[in-house]
Amino acid sequence: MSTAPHPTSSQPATPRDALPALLDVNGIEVIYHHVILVLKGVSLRVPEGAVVALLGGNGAGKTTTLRAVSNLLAGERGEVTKGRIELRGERIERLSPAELVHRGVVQVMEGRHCFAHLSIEENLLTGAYTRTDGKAAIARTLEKVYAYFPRLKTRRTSQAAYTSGGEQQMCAIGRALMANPKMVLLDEPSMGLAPQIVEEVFEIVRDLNRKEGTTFLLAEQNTNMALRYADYGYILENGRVVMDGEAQALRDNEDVREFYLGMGGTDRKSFRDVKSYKRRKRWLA
Ligand SMILES: Nc1ncnc2c1ncn2[C@@H]1O[C@H](COP(=O)(O)OP(=O)(O)OP(=O)(O)O)[C@@H](O)[C@H]1O
Repeated sequence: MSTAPHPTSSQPATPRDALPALLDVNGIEVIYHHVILVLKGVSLRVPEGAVVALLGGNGAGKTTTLRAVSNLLAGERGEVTKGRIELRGERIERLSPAELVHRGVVQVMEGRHCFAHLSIEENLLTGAYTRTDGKAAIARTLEKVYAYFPRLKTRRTSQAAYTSGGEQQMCAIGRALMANPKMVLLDEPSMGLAPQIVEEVFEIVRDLNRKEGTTFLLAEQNTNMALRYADYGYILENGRVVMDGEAQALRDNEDVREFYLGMGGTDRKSFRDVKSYKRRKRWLA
């Protein structure tokens, strides 16, 4: 976890473009199995210390974008065929996932992926395996993780398989934090969780961001929740960014309200209908 100072809400806001980019994704194209074109020129920018949401429905390309950043595409027979991805100005497309962890980028994959037969604490400790700063430093991080996730401390000796979905999601995030990341790529943290637990998880993300300065890029279908906690959002449709903006502006946007927040537009129930398609075309124009 970074200890970099982080602006508080009492300080005047710095314009987003003036903040240094931690991550810059520029016009990437991703193809699976040499033929399936999934990302068609995605660009996004994550300033240091921000919480940025990647939004969109099923199959929009959110997970693929995160995989491209953390270099986990090869295992899926996917590759970045165009564009560039930079971390603090350094090209990272050819780095291995382990090298990215060393540079402070860790992904929490969709579906949590805890080691079912290990205890919560053993799961957390696996997240520290790349660290070389010694047992005492790792123990301090573990205590910090427990301070953010008191539920995990209570369940530290429980086998992960017998913990709740919410606890497993917390365990997956806690395990990522054990690597002392600068940036966490969080894939669909709300998936399959009760609303109250989703809220609890997002509150912890906000706390980590504010107190530790950890940067988050989170892929989420739960637009309402994500836009309550993110600073900025990108909406993906069919492998393209169709809209981006400050979270508040997106929450107030008529199209986002209608198609992603389920408010208003009574005659148009889905972004798949004809009128929305025209509107999408306008976004893409
Ligand atoms: N390993 C793969 N091989 C081939 N196609 C894939 C692979 N992974 C994803 N895709 C395809 O890429 C597209 C984008 O998928 P992706 O998982 O990135 O979307 P998503 O926005 O994260 O959706 P979801 O919220 O459903 O996970 C989909 O059409 C999907 O079928």
